[in-house]
Amino acid sequence: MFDVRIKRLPGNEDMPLPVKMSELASGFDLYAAVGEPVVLAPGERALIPTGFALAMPGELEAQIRPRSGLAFKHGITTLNAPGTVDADYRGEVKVLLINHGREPFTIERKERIAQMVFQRVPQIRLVETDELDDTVRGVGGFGHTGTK
Ligand SMILES: O=c1ccn([C@H]2C[C@H](O)[C@@H](COP(=O)(O)OP(=O)(O)OP(=O)(O)O)O2)c(=O)[nH]1
Repeated sequence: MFDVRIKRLPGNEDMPLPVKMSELASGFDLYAAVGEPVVLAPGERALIPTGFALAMPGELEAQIRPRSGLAFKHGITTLNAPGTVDADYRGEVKVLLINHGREPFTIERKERIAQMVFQRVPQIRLVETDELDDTVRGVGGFGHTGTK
């Protein structure tokens, strides 16, 4: 179990915090902290504030993912899916939504617009070398397995 600190940003004291809709849900649903409703025309995108900032342990990241229901019913999804919130980011978490549907879609304050899934990120050091290990995969280039 990790503790992730969350801070409501000024003007968002009324906003619900991200919430797991069931005990074992992977993601915390995120609420739109828009001042006024935002209308997304078909094909349009908008950066939607959530009204909070995070401080998570260095081995974590948060991924901002679409909600399946919004995607299926309205064509609303996250353009940069999954969005990446780095462990050292202290700014407001935002959600980049795009309307792939055929109808305008209105985002109201406190509407659930996306979900946030925390993941462990292994610490990796890239080590440059002239030789890699022998392998039968990938020698044919991108997309090749080396087998038929
Ligand atoms: O859906 C998202 C994606 C990113 N971010 C914030 C947190 C993240 O740590 C920061 C930078 O995101 P990213 O690294 O994806 O963007 P970049 O365009 O590569 O920015 P940078 O120049 O900071 O690397 O923006 C969000 O709030 N929501």
